Amino acid sequence: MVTLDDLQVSSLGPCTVDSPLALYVGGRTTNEYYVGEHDRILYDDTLALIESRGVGLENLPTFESGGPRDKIFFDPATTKVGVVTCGGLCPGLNDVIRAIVLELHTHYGVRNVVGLQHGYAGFVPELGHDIVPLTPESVARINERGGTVLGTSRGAQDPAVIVHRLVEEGINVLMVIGGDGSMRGAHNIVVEIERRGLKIGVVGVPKTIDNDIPHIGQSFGFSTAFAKAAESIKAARVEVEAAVGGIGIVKVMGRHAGFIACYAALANHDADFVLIPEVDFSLDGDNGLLALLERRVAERGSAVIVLAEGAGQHLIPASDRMDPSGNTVLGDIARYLREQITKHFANADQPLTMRYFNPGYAIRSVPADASDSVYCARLAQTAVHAAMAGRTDLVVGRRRHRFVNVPIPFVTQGSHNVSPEGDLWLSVLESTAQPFSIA
Ligand SMILES: Nc1ncnc2c1ncn2[C@@H]1O[C@H](COP(=O)(O)OP(=O)(O)O)[C@@H](O)[C@H]1O
Ligand SMILES: O=P(O)(O)OC[C@H]1O[C@](O)(COP(=O)(O)O)[C@@H](O)[C@@H]1O
Ligand SMILES: [Mg+2]
Repeated sequence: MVTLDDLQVSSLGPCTVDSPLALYVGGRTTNEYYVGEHDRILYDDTLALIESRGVGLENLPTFESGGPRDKIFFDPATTKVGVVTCGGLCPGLNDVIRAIVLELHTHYGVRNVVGLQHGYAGFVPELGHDIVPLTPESVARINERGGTVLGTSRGAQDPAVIVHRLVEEGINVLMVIGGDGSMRGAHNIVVEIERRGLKIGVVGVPKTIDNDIPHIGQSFGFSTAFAKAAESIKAARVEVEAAVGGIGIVKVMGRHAGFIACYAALANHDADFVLIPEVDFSLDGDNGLLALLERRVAERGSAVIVLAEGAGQHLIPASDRMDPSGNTVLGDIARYLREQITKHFANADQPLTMRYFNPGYAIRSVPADASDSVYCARLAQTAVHAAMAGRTDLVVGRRRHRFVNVPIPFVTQGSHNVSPEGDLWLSVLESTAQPFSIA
């Protein structure tokens, strides 16, 4: 069970430098739209949850509020900040890079900001990636492009090598823009920094289209990605409606979390079945997927399945392959489903027109939409505030509209998934009218 201790953010030391941001918010206290720096944000948000803790107010689990402090730890004139993007692409990476640079430069007066290229590999001299200066001029308009101007990579690098490079380059703060794996890597860097008794801060910004990072509310880029995926669902619906016995399968990314599938399906309110890694399903039997599909096509003329790539892995041979970061390479559930559906409809002597859509990388290589761009900029600002205040080993997030600083070890001890008992999955069941259990 989460405790207040789990949510305490580490700090490099006392803040003694006047913050330039004090001009804007100095001494400001909490109001409906702002959380003062000495206030904390509740982990729980219902009476029943709070009551069930059985502890007094001061011991309730609470988050540190994100945002500027009156005093900061680092002297902007002598501070050097490094920025790195790691893991899979995600809409908004360039927005975050740009917003970090602008916030540091314009508001804190930090002139020395550099980018490491191609993820953690950028720290390894033998791999030959240059460290590049990041200035307001060099990041101008990068937010209009998808991808990351810094490049990215998967694959482990030695934290000792990374910290050696940080010291060699005189970097005081490392901003890690990445997902769950990157945050695990960031924590290892913190451990090495502490082992060496250094005062280098490490601050994360939560990136991933999968939205599988727990406790941070939502990762940036997720909303753009599912909106893009929703376009394929719309196209699938058009295709299958024009066909005889039309069945469309739209496979979307989402290794272990079905958020993209759920939200993209809800965005259309038009899918017949949503299959996600968190909810097992069967193909056979009267209430299995094949019989349900046959009935749905008979009733409606066509059907669209939104399939998360990690769904139904129990139906196909387990994969023992890993990507360079240690993520499991999944089996091809879409191909298996296509084969099984084709066989079933042939055996039942029913007409079938199969349409398969795989938007794949197209949903994560696009620029952020306006809403995600706003979110990216605000997360980046929050991350810079935390970094300048000497906070470390944390990732920023936005829970129930409040920006928070969340300890990385708290985030990496679990994962964020669609709960079969939650209201999101209930909405999906309501929208698709698929049965509670396909078995
Ligand atoms: N358990 C881990 N410990 C240390 N580093 C990790 C761990 N998992 C991933 N990383 C590193 O973090 C980087 C990004 O991880 P990856 O899983 O590819 O993407 P993401 O951060 O988006 O989940 C890679 O360089 C990877 O080696
Ligand atoms: O980029 P790769 O190595 O092809 O991996 C694809 C995977 O990356 C993801 O986009 C998630 O990546 P991250 O964990 O790096 O955010 C998954 O949705 C997808 O399964
Ligand atoms: Mg990941």
